[in-house]
Parts: sequence; C-alpha cells; structure tokens
Amino acid sequence: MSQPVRETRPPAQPTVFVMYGATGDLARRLVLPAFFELARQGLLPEQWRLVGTSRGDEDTAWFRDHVREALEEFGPQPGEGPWEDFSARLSYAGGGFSADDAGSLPARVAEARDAVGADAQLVHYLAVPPGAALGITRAIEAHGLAEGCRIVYEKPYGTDLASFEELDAEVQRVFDESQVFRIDHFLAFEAVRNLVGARFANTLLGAVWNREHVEQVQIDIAETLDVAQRADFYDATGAFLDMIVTHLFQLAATVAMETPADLSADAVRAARDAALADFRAVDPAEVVLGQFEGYRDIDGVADDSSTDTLAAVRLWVDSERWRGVPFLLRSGKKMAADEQRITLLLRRPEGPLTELPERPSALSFSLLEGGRIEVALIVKALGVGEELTTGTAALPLPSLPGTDAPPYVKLIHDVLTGDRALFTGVEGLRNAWQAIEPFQQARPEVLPYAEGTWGPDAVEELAAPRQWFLR
Ligand SMILES: NC(=O)C1=CN([C@@H]2O[C@H](COP(=O)(O)OP(=O)(O)OC[C@H]3O[C@@H](n4cnc5c(N)ncnc54)[C@H](OP(=O)(O)O)[C@@H]3O)[C@@H](O)[C@H]2O)C=CC1
Ligand SMILES: O=C1O[C@H](COP(=O)(O)O)[C@@H](O)[C@H](O)[C@H]1O
Repeated sequence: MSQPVRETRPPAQPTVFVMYGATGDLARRLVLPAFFELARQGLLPEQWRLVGTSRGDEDTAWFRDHVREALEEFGPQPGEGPWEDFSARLSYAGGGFSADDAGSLPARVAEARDAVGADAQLVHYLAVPPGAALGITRAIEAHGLAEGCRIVYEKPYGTDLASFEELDAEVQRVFDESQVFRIDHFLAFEAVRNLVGARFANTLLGAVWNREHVEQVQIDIAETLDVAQRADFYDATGAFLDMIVTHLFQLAATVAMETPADLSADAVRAARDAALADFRAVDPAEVVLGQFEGYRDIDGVADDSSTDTLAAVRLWVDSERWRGVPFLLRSGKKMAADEQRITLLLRRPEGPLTELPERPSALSFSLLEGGRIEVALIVKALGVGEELTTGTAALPLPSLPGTDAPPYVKLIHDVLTGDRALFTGVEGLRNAWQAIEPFQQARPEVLPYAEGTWGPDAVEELAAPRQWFLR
C-alpha cells in the first residue's frame, strides 16, 4: 500500500473564508477556535480574511468580541497566538443572505478580496442547520459567488433521502464535485484515522478484523452535555439524525470497509462508501429512542416534544467480512459520562479455559483527549491461584511523535489545501439515507431516561447476550 503525500505546509493562495452560521454553537466551539489554532501553527496562507455571517444585525466589532470570547471559553487562549493580527482579519456581514436579498455579504466579500488579492480562493463554510443549506447554495449562485470557490457542507447533508436528493441535485448543478467538501468531523479524529492506519499497518489488528474473530462492534458517543444553547436546532433534529445516520454511520463504515487500493483520497472514500452500500436497511424494531427527563422544560423545546435525545441501533453489515456481526451504535445527551469509543469485542476462544471473565478481550479506540488505542486482554491475575481477569494495555496517541491535529484543524487545513480524503462521499451518504428509510417511516416510541444514565433499559437489550463495553 503506497503512502499518500499529505500537504503539511500553509497553502500559498490568498483565501477569503465565509462562515455562514457564525453565531452558532459549532462556529463558537469548534470552527473559530480551529481557525485560530491554524494561525498559531502558521498553517493559514499569508493573505487571508474571514467574513462571518448570519441573519442578525451584528457588526464587525461585535464579531471580533464574539470570537475572542469563544477562544477564552474553548481555547486556544487569544494570548497564546497572534490575536491582534488574527482579529484584524475578521469582518462581519449581518442581515441574512438569500437569493432574493444579498444583504451586506457580497460587499464584505469584495472588501476582503480587495485586501488579499483578486486571485483569492473563496471558501464558503455552511455551519447552519440542514434546512438552510439549499437556500444558501442558491444565494451563492444568484450573487455570483460560486465560480471557482470551494464549499463546505456540515452534516447532516439533508434530513432524509428526498431532501438529500434535492439538495445534492442543486449542489451538482451549481458546483463541480471537486469544489464540494461534505464534512463529518468524526472522520478526522486521530483515533479514527488509526482505524485505517493501525489496522492496515499491523497484522495483529488486521488479522482479527472480521466476523471469524469479532463478536460485536460497538460505537458509543456518550455526552453529559445538554442542548440548552441550541434548542431550536436540536429539537428539530434529534439524536438519530444529529449523530447516528451521520457520525456513527461514518465510523461504522470506517470499521467495516475493505482494504482500499491505496491510501489516496479517492480510494479511501470509495472503500468507505462501498461499506455503506452493505448496510442493511435499519429495522425500526432494532432501534431504541430515548428522551432525558426534563428535556421538555428547556427554553425553545416544545412542551410535547417527541424528539429523541438518545438513540441506539443494532445495525447489520451484509458483507462477507461482517455478515452476522451486530454493529451496536449508541449516542445521547445527558448521559452518564463523556466518552467516544469504538470497540471490537473479540470472540471467546473454544476451551481449554471455560471460566472466562465477563469482560471480553477487545480492541478499543477512544477518541477523546487526543485518542487512545486499547487492547483489553484476558490474563492470569496475580497470585498463587490461576484466576483470570481482564487487563488493558493502552497507547495514548499524544505520546506519539508529531503535533496533534484536532478534527476541525485537520479538516479546515484539508479544505484549504484541497485534500478531500476525510470528507464524506455522496454515494455513501445516499446509501446512509436509504438504509434509514424504513426507520423514518415507522419511528419507535421515544422512551424516557433519567439524566446521568446510559439510557432506557431497552438499550441494554440490544447488546444481548453481551453487554455494552461502556457501562
Ligand atoms: N454544534 C456542534 O457541536 C456541531 C454541529 N454540527 C452541525 O453544524 C450545523 C449548525 O449546528 P449548530 O451550530 O450546533 O447550531 P446552532 O443552532 O447553534 O447555530 C445555527 C447557526 O445557523 C444560523 N442559522 C439558523 N437558521 C438559519 C437559516 N435558515 N439561514 C441561515 N442561517 C441560519 C444561526 O444564525 P442566526 O440564527 O443568528 O441567523 C446560527 O448561527 C448543524 O448542521 C449541525 O449538525 C456539526 C458538528 C458539531
Ligand atoms: O455533530 C455534532 O457533534 C457534537 C459532538 O462532537 P464533539 O467533537 O464536540 O465531541 C455533538 O455534541 C453535537 O450535538 C452534534 O451536532
């Protein structure tokens, strides 16, 4: 397998970056801090500007304060990087942006282009709810901002198969595919990139990566966080759309994929998309939806809301490699812990040991804190006896050589350099929406769960006869 050449220098072309949804949670928590981190690491082009935009009436001074506060809350701290220079390159276009009414955005973009040079690369970043993507796409075309640009769509790309097809038809009409970056930031966690790197570089992992050795695959993204600051978006979306059909499906496809021809962007994406094509349509009877108690009291949430704040699914991948192995996916808010983990539970060996501990041997990839690869092994416990226990050997990825690149740092850098390896493929997304059509037509009842737990009891049953690795 050849090693792809990845660009690690700053891109040379001047760039104007337009951030739609600049007032939102994603921009504040992840994207704007990632931009500052890129500036700190000297990975932005020498000439760049960032124009924030949304529908309110805020101005540039407000936006600069907003970005500073975001950095103070989520880091890196302004004082840890070139804040004065950075903030001078930010401007704001309030008043909305639609095909009928351009507002002030084209004027702000023109100013930014004048400042960096006429050959500037224009990058549109849509950090907006899925329902807003179509209108902004049309507005970009209507106001002459489409030609030669790059455009980044956040997940979810559509909200069902029909809206995905509608959005994508418009995107394909307005842009060439090479201009389009459909983001799913979970693909860029260091631990997830090692589902590819470590798997294909080590026979120790690669040899057991199949149904002969793996009994279950579990993908668990558990959050203690609630949704108070983005109730409008969340109440209209829910955990299944927000996390399962997007992030967790992409993670499942990364585990399930066959060996790509090489590690080029196209080959890796094609392998992931092919795995998504093997996902069996989700049976609503194998889905558990939950809502944490107290959710309906949040401002912006309907009193009778039936939105799921937790979803768990037993998914089947009908490929030769994975036939018969359940992929258990779970994600929710207000759960017992913050954990993001992909685990391959290994089968119990046939004799001679019969009294094995309940906790099985496993390969586990934790995404948090820069990532950790763990190998859980059943071993003899210390002492004069022969009792067995499960112990874990852990490799914290931050202990490896190199500088950690958090997902949005990596992905924005990839957009600037034009590397599309870690972006979702359109065929894969179509397959994902197709796989959940039966579920969307017959959603199961939403069950209550107490804050600080692992969800309704029915979630446990999905994993039977085993248990969730995270408990
Ligand atoms: N928050 C997160 O952790 C992550 C979110 N995402 C994705 O990012 C997107 C945005 O999520 P998030 O930031 O959490 O949501 P928020 O509700 O916090 O923010 C949404 C932003 O979009 C703007 N917006 C809302 N509706 C429209 C519209 N019709 N037209 C134009 N702009 C609009 C809002 O601006 P205003 O109302 O001021 O106009 C606001 O700036 C979602 O698709 C989500 O799935 C992806 C990864 C992580
Ligand atoms: O896409 C989303 O992801 C976040 C979790 O990602 P993280 O990198 O912040 O851990 C989730 O909280 C949010 O609801 C969802 O929209």
